[in-house]
Formats: sequence, structure tokens, C-alpha cells
Amino acid sequence: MKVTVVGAGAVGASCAEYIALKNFAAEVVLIDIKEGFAEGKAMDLMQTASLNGFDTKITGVTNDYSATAGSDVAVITSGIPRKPGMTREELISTNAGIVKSVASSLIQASPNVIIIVVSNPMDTMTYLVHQATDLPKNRIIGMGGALDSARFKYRLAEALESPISDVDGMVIGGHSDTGMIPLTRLATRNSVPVSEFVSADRLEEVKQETKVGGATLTKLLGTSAWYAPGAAVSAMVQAIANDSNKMFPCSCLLEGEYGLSDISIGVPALIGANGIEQIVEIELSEEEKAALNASADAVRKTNGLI
Ligand SMILES: NC(=O)C1=CN([C@@H]2O[C@H](COP(=O)(O)OP(=O)(O)OC[C@H]3O[C@@H](n4cnc5c(N)ncnc54)[C@H](O)[C@@H]3O)[C@@H](O)[C@H]2O)C=CC1
Ligand SMILES: O=C([O-])CC(=O)C(=O)O
Repeated sequence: MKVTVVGAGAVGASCAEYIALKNFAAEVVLIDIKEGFAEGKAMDLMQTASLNGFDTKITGVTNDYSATAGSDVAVITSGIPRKPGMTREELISTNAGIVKSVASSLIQASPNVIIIVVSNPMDTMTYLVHQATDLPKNRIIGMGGALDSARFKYRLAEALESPISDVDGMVIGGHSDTGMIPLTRLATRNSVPVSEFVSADRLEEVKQETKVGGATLTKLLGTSAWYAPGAAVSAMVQAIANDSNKMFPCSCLLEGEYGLSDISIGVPALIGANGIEQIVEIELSEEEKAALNASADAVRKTNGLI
């Protein structure tokens, strides 16, 4: 498999590193607009190969899409990250133009590519790629829910005082500070509902901590996070590479699923060789349905700005 990662910054480089560490891709091309930057990141990462024991070939190029030709998967991380105090939505005016032109260059070089959109505001950027290109809808996936669910599990394990591997949980809805919907009702510790272990008040705290997970890290780091975002993207790329039909909540173009249309938003989907193999419609409670509708309204408002 050949993977292109656009943007060799914090998230792009982390994503390339995790893909290489998992050793499932033959080649990763890092591409950035900043002269020499992707080349430098690629060289630095390749100098970890003998230490970390991977054979993936990582190369870097400055804005030369011919080097990306024949990519099976492309990850778009190009654009600016937020600073403390900002929302993801505030990035739209800079990032929309970047994502639109990058998607078109990627498809020109690799007409059958599967695109994973990471740049924020992610649900709107994913919708923009659907609007601006002719790629079939299963080949455009937004990454948000995989990361938000990993953060949810981290917070759940903290509340339950359990190993993270004991807990399971999923976050659907828009990838925003207010739009995420951590599904506490369905979260479990080894198949036992988490409500058996912690109070409703503590679960509400977990929910709030999860929703502002990105903002919390942005405040601590001065810019947004990269390790968990890179790991989340690499897990999705691996599911495509292995055709594993693995379920991730991710931003999918909806055409009636969950009662929503003409919007990309986080819902559970099976990810395999064709990208989105199937959108999984689960039964939501009335409260969860209302939260998803409110989240969709907010995403539509941001979509109106493109
Ligand atoms: N969906 C999600 O869950 C997450 C999304 N993000 C988003 O990912 C994006 C990247 O974040 P970071 O890597 O931290 O930022 P960064 O600033 O470290 O890296 C971005 C890179 O994009 C490059 N770039 C800008 N315009 C370009 C173009 N036209 N072509 C190629 N490269 C270009 C820049 O030169 C820079 O190296 C941000 O929009 C951030 O909000 C970050 C974390 C999680
Ligand atoms: O918080 C941000 O701006 C970056 C992001 O989407 C995340 O880490 O969830």
C-alpha cells in the first residue's frame, strides 16, 4: 500500500510515524508546502527505521504531487491548528481553501484514492471534499470519532480506576467542543455497563471531559494535540490496508441515515478496502437523537461558511 500524508507538521508526522511503526504500508509520502520540511521529517523518521524495526519507505517532497501518484490512501492534515481559547470552527477561512486545492491535486495524481480528512473544522472540511470532488462517497472519510472515542475510553478508565483495555465506548456527532456525543449509555467494562461502577454524576463529568478533550490539550500544549490524532488516523489506514471491516465512528456523508442528509458527521461505520464499507445505524435514545440533531444543526451552520 502507498499512503500520502499531506502536511508534515505535528499530526502528519505523527501519523506517518505510527503507520511506519505498524509496518503494514510499503510506502508513505509526506508532502508539505514549506520548502524542505517534509524532506527533513521523512529523513528523520527513516533514521528511526533500523532502531524501530520497520521497512516502510518514507519520502518527503515539497508540493510535488507527481510523487504521490498511485496512492491508495491520502490523509489531509494541511492547514493551521487552533491556539488556546479558539474553537476549531474559527480555522475555517484559512483551512477551507487549503483543503479544497489539496484534494483536487491528490485526485489528479491518484484518481482512485481514499481520502481521510483531518484538518479542522473536520466535519465541514470532509463535506467540502465531497462537494468539490467527484470521488464516490465511500472514499471520503473524516477522522474525529476514532480520536474522540480513544479520549472517552481514557476518561472512562480514569473514572472506573480500571485499565483502559477493560473499557469500551464510542463518541458520535460533530468533532467539536459542544457537538460530540459520548455514548455513556452504551459504554462498558468487559461487557458490564459502566453505570454499574460509577455514579451518573461522575459519568456526566466523563462526558464533559471527553467533549473538551482537544481544547484541554490545546491549553496545555499551546497548539493542538498530535500523538493520539496520529494514532487514530493510522488505525483507520491500517483497517483499509487489511480490509478489516473494523468499526470506527467517523465523519460520513449521510443520505437519510439517522434521519440526516447532505451532511458529513460522525456515525459508526465499517472501514475496509473500499473505505466506508457500511454506515452502521444503531438505535439511539430520544436524548441521544436530540443531541445528534443539535450537533448536525451546528455542523450545517459551519458548512454555510464555505
Ligand atoms: N480531526 C482531528 O481529530 C484533528 C484535527 N487536527 C487538525 O489538523 C490540522 C493540522 O494540525 P497540526 O499538524 O498540529 O498543524 P501543523 O501546523 O503542525 O502542521 C500543518 C502543516 O500543514 C502544512 N501546510 C499548510 N498549507 C499546506 C498546503 N497547501 N499543502 C501542504 N501542506 C500545507 C504546513 O506547512 C504545516 O507543516 C489542523 O487543522 C488541526 O486543527 C489536529 C488534531 C486532531
Ligand atoms: O483540538 C483541536 O483543535 C485538534 C483536534 O481536533 C483534536 O485534538 O481533537
